[in-house]
Amino acid sequence: MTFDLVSSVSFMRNFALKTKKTILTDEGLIIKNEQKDFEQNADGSILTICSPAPSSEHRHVPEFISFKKILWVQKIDDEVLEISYVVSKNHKLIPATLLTIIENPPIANLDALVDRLMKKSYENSSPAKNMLIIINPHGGQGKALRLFNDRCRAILDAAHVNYEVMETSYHRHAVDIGKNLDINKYEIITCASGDGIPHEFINGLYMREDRDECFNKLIITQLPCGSGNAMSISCHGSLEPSIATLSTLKNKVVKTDLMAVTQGIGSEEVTKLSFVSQAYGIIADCDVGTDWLRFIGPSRFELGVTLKVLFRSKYPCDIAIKYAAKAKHDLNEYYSDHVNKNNLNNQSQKDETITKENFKIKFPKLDDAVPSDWEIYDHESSKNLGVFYVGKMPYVSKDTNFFPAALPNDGTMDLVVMDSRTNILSTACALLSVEKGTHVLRKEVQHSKILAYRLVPKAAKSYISIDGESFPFEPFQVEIFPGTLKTIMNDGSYIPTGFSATVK
Ligand SMILES: Nc1ncnc2c1ncn2[C@@H]1O[C@H](COP(=O)(O)OP(=O)(O)OP(=O)(O)O)[C@@H](O)[C@H]1O
Repeated sequence: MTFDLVSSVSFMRNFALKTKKTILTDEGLIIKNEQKDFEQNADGSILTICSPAPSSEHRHVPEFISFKKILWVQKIDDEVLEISYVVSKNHKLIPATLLTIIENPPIANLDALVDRLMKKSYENSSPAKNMLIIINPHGGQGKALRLFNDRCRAILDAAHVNYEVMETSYHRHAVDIGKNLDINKYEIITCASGDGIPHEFINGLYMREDRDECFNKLIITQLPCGSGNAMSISCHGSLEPSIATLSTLKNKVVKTDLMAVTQGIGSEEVTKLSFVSQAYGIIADCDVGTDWLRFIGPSRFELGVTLKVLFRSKYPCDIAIKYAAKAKHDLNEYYSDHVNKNNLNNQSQKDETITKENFKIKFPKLDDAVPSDWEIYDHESSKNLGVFYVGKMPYVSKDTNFFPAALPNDGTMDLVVMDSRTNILSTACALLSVEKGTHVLRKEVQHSKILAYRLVPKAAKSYISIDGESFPFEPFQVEIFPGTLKTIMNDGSYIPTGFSATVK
């Protein structure tokens, strides 16, 4: 018997393109499973027996496709719709396509039905956006480009996103991209990188005269393709680029606070923006101070912290702080008040325009005395400082829920301080509980909400790390630029950190 490939493929194509009957519900489409068949991929190809055996999830149309997973709906003829959606495969999302006739259309007109299905699929955002993807090809130890091409591109294509890709070709290139970008061309800037590229891009925008318009217009988000991806873990709740891509398309835009970090005096004064954290002491030393140990991978950080704690490394400095809630019980009260208030205020916050006023430095310069309502940190403690870490996003890296009480736009930063004189066992217990975020509950850990601070390093030579980047080892002062960064967050807030459960 001869095997007729052409007629077999043609048979398969007809078989594959057979439409499925579906039933529309409030949550999505129930697929009527009359018989098992094959489906069409997002690129238009058909899965056939000639292809390598597809996985069972991919081969079969699911029983239900929720609106959350639908990327695009279009009319094929007077009866049939084509639905593009994502399916999960090995903890990743991949696009797939289905032809369908909806058995219970709420409206007879198919164009109106398409419109309604698209609105349901994009309840919190708008479809087919104009997007700039900035890829650091060196990010994630050189994996960023491949991750973007393999995990994100097909989803963006299936969702009809109009995107342009720009690869960074030198260190700090993203600063120049931000400085020179035609902001009218894009709605979303997506950094397929670590936290370094959004940090640079945001700072490029900040250097412009029209910074208020830039931050008003552009939404900035991250596809986790680097080694430090705090923005994606905290906002999309995932380190998987395909999941972050879906989140970028579907989730709510939230305005979050930026932190303004000033160094230098007089003509040397420079203010830069920070969106994740500032560190001095053990964390900075092990983050940017162990760059030479990069070859041993992410464990360089853990190794560094262990050694510094064992040797009771201390990082003297002078600190002055303007507190919003200093003690743990004040912070808990502040947190629950704010979470309740924020639920009511989300809509009004969304509509507020970012103006030049939002970017105004409010506090005295570094060579001026600190205001009288700032508190000078106890000298004995600041002489023996171990960890000084200030953050705006809860997860600073995978499994590191360092700032579990961080809130996107409460106008404060979260401060965590540890004293090098704390006994080693307590320090080790505190650091071991960072994954769950319960370190902040321990009595030997200071955890406060702050509005501004000044830190003058007194150590002979060490590091200052801002968003994971090394900054000049000199005094710095930080305050908040409230609600200045538009980004995308799951359910309109940071992912749950477990902190609310600890607040009585
Ligand atoms: N083409 C390039 N050549 C050299 N450096 C680059 C290039 N593109 C970007 N960079 C730099 O790479 C650094 C890290 O970027 P990013 O955060 O995206 O990656 P990452 O994998 O998280 O890196 P890291 O582990 O170094 O923090 C930034 O300082 C950026 O300026």
